[in-house]
Amino acid sequence: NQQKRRLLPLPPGPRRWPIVKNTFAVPLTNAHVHYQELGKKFGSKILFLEALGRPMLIVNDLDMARDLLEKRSAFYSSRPSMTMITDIVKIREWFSFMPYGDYWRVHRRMFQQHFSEKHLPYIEERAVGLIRKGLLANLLEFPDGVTEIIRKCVYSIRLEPMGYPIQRQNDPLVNLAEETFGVMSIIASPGKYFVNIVPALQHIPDWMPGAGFKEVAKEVRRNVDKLIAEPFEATMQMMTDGTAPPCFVTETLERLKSNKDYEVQAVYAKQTAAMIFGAVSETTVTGLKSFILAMLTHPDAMRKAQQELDDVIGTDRLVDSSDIPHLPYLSAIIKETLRWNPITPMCAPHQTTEEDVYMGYYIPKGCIVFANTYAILHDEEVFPGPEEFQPERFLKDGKIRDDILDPEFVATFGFGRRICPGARIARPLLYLVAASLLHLFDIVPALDRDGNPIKVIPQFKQAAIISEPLPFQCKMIPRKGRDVEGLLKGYIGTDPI
Ligand code: HEM
Repeated sequence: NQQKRRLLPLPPGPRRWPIVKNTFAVPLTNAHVHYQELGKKFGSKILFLEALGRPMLIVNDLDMARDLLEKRSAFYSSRPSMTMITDIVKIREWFSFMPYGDYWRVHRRMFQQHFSEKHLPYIEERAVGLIRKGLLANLLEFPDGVTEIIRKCVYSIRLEPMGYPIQRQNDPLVNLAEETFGVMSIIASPGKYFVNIVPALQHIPDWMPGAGFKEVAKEVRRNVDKLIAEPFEATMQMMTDGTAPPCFVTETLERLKSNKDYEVQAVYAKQTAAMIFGAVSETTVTGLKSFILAMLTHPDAMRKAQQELDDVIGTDRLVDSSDIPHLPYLSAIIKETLRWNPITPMCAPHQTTEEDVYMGYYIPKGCIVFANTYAILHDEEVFPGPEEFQPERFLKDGKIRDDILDPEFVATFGFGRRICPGARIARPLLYLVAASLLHLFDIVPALDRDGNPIKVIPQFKQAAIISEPLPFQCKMIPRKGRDVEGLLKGYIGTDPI
């Protein structure tokens, strides 16, 4: 049977070149667009490539991605090693990079227990507080710095599971987290370091030209160790002193305390806590940056959302999480933002742990599988004019359509057993930040030296992992007809958030 399988053809894809073995079939940037076009060229939504001996499957279609990554998730749920991250910086503590198996499972379960439906209202309530103090109040003071302030606020929200008190501005740990995870998302991209494409380079001596990546790796490792240890130890100390607020760490350790293997579980809890605030903050920040860019360049959509917010909330109180279900136009904007610029356009790589046969094609064991989220959410047949930002495509008679693919729940957060376990918190966070911003502020163009508005054309970094808007300038102006300072009065100050 096995022999018969191996005689089957591989899925369509570029011809293999005997010497370079398709090294150059793997583009360093904009891979999602490249593979969408390659799919059209081969007339196939599933493509097979081999780059330096690593088999790779690209899936440009939603149903196929579900068939493989969901229905066959028992053997499509591992992760490949990513040389710089897993072998050189040696990040083995975070389950997002772990191969499929029990070690991954125990970490993921711990994470999911905290982000369960039961805890969600508490997490949202804390997020509302952090948004008011860390985002809205800071914007009053620094109207030009919205993207930076958002980044700091999101990082603060991520540190929250530690129960760690966060300074409103310049918190040293938030700064360190921001710097370290920013660098990590760069070093994980194939394009930045050649060693990600030619893993054998990791063995070159430190003194050799081109070995600079090793220094970067050492620095990242030092910072990661600090980020894992410091907030956790601070929380443990607060627990001893009886001053720790309820948080992931206290709640998990409390639940585990009668376990026989408590010591081991406590190490897992420490690693999982660092995972929560760490690895994925850039995704949420990027989603919010895309939202701001979309509002800046589509003022009509912004005004409609503001009108809806005024109708539902009025002008004399702040946005609350209970308002969110009553904002269909804002919901359409969030969905369109996630579709317009998919945050992780190639999802995250899965890896097969068994060989398989799909649609008559042979899929080898150890094959790296990329679901092309961009191709799925930019499919012209489902979303005509896919490059246009059109929230209305999700609406019918003022309500959200239920007959169209919903990027909030499909593809954006991945597939199967590896699907983003943070989506439950990421979604309300996007809504709460977006609604809070538009309710109080107009997002308008910044002015140049001569006082003319700076025109912004939406463009995105040609990244391989996260698709981030290119830097742009804008200004947040308190909206007319409401006392923004008065509404935020109780949240302005210098105490930790
Ligand atoms: C808009 C924001 C976010 C987006 C677009 C996003 C997207 C993704 C995607 C595409 C994956 C890979 C899924 C797969 O392999 O099929 C992933 C994994 C993951 N995400 Fe998110 N994510 C976001 C926010 C978050 C947040 C806020 C958290 C934590 C609180 C989080 C935690 C994780 C973890 C731990 C994994 C690894 C799961 C595993 O390997 O088992 N994410 N995310």
